[in-house]
Formats: sequence, structure tokens, C-alpha cells
Amino acid sequence: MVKAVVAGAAGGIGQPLSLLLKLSPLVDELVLYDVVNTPGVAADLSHISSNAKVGGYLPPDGGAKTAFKDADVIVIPAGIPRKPGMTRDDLFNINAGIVRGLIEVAAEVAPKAFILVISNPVNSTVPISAEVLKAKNVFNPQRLFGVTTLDIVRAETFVAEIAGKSNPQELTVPVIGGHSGETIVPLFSQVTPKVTIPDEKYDALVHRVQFGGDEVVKAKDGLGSATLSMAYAGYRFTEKLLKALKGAKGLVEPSYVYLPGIPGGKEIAEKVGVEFFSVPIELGPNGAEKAVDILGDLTAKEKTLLEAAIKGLKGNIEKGVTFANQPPQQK
Ligand SMILES: NC(=O)c1ccc[n+]([C@@H]2O[C@H](COP(=O)([O-])OP(=O)(O)OC[C@H]3O[C@@H](n4cnc5c(N)ncnc54)[C@H](O)[C@@H]3O)[C@@H](O)[C@H]2O)c1
Ligand SMILES: O=C(O)C[C@H](O)C(=O)O
Repeated sequence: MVKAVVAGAAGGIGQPLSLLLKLSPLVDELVLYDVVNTPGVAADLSHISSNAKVGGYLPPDGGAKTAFKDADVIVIPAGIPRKPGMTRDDLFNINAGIVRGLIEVAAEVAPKAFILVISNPVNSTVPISAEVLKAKNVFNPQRLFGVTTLDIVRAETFVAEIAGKSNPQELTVPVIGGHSGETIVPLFSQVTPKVTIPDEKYDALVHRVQFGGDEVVKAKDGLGSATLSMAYAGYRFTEKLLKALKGAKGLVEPSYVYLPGIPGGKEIAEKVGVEFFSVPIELGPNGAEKAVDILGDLTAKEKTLLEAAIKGLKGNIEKGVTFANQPPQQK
């Protein structure tokens, strides 16, 4: 029996993500938690004739505690999205507290859950989550994932356009680092099957992958950021994880994780000089089974991108860790 929870389920990402999870044969119980509208969204989804039973909770119905109780997987897209002109870091002041609160509850009532953090700024909300879980003595790094799949999805799409591939999903495009602007590092030299990116298109392609989120924020013109592509990406990662937990082999997807806690990750963390970092992760029955080191074969341009990413990530990580460890009165 798999119980999956979406926290922030009534939102722009939460609703389509919940729809996709409701359609999944891998989910037996789907629980929607939000501070608004979950009874309606849950009632609506519950009429779909798929396997999963659906429940919806609001704070007065027992709230996150009831919703999260004994969950196997908790996916968190709760929090505010960007408007034009904002960076993801501008969301920190509101979203850091939201994520911390939700992780505190998860630590208490679902300490073994696999937690997938979508809420931005991911570069900081994942370190916050790790610190909260550590403080409650239930941190298992193999079970905490920052969802960076949308960067990979975008990279597949944009590379396929340039390389003239009709099916982007036939491509594997590694994207490492973090999830904002120049902390996002696409490795086009390691695309499989191999593609040739013309030199004159390289910089623009890197920029498009790094700043693809801005395209959507601008086009939505004040009404939020990517929701549908993110729901797809969040579902893709969750589905892979659920399959791997059930024993499927060979499933790999990059994710922003606490590297020192994952087999193979300590050496990568030492190389990059940060502990939270996205690399391809082999998924299996324990969650993150192995961090895959693909840093050995970088081109000169990719090395430069990586340096800039690490610089940006250091500040984002420190900010999250500091926030999570503030004494209660400052929180
Ligand atoms: N990781 C990624 O690649 C990625 C991609 C897109 C968006 N995001 C981020 O995901 C987050 C959500 O985006 P969205 O477009 O769905 O926003 P949204 O405003 O449409 O939805 C957010 C939902 O969270 C709910 N919420 C707020 N506080 C909550 C709490 N304490 N507990 C439970 N629910 C709570 C809101 O009521 C709302 O329904 C944003 O931070 C956004 O930046 C991340
Ligand atoms: O751009 C955003 O703020 C949302 C998300 O992180 C994205 O990459 O689309």
C-alpha cells in the first residue's frame, strides 16, 4: 500500500500533480493537504475511476498531522510563486517558514517518508528540510530530494529543438548543480545519444535552460510561474521513485540532495565544495541508492559554468541552514 501526500495540493502545481498521481496505478491512497480548497479538489478527483482513494485535509480537519500520518511519499509544492522581476530567492522570506513547518510535521508523524521538495527556492528549502529533520533525529539523506526535474525536462525539449530530434524523451540530458539561474548547469557534452550543438547556439541554449522559468513567469504576467510543466516533472520524478521502491532497476534521475549522506556522494561533495548539489541519482528500494559522479569529463565551458554555480549555491545553502538553526524567538 502506497500513501502519497501532496502538500500545497490546491495550488497551480498541486492540482495537476494530484491529478497525475490519482491516475497512477502505483498510488493506493492519495491525500491532499493545503490551507485552502482541498475538500473541493479531493471531491473532484475522487470521481475518477482509478485505483487510488482520495482524501483532503485543511488545518481545521486535523491538518498536516492527519494528512501526513504514516505517509510513504510527501511531495511539497506549498508556497508562493514568483511574479515578474522576482528571483527565486525573493520567495525565501515566506516559503522558508512554510517548508520548515511542513517538514516539522512530517518528522513527527511520517519520519520514514520520502520527501520531495518543489517549493522555491529549492537551493535553500532542501537544506532547511535537512536541518529540521536532523534536529528531530530522523534525517535520512537517502529519503530527501529537491525536485530539479523541470530543468532536465526543459533541457530535453530545447536540445531536441536544436538537434532536430522529433522525440525529446529519447534524449538524456544531464543537468547538475542547483535550481535557479546560474546554479543550473546543463552538460550538453554528456547528452545521450550524442548531439552536436553548433558553437553559435551554445550560449543561448545554456541561458534558456538556466532561465527557462523566467520565460514562463514573464508570459504569465503576474499570475504565477510554471505549474503544468512542473506538475509533469514532479510526477515524473515521483513515478520513477515509486517504481524504484518497488524494485525496478536502472532508474536514474538528477536530484538536489545532501550528497555526504548518499553512497558515492561524499567524494562528489568534496570535489564541488558544497554538500547540497544535484547529480544523477540511482534510485532503488532505499531511495537515493547512489550519487553518480559525472564531473570527470567536463568541457572548459562546463567547468566555468560549474564554478559559477558553486559560488551561487554556497550562499543559498548557508542561508537555509542559518534560517533553520535560528533560536525559536527569531523564527
Ligand atoms: N522546483 C521547481 O522546479 C519548481 C517549479 C515551479 C514552481 N516551483 C515552486 O513551487 C511553489 C508553488 O508554486 P504554485 O505555482 O503551485 O503556487 P500556488 O500559489 O498556485 O500554490 C501554492 C499552494 O500552496 C498552498 N500553501 C501555502 N501555504 C501552505 C501551507 N503552510 N501548507 C500547505 N499549503 C500551503 C497555497 O494555499 C496554494 O494552494 C512555488 O514556491 C514555486 O516557486 C518550483
Ligand atoms: O521560475 C520559477 O520561479 C518556478 C520554477 O522554479 C521554474 O523553474 O519554472
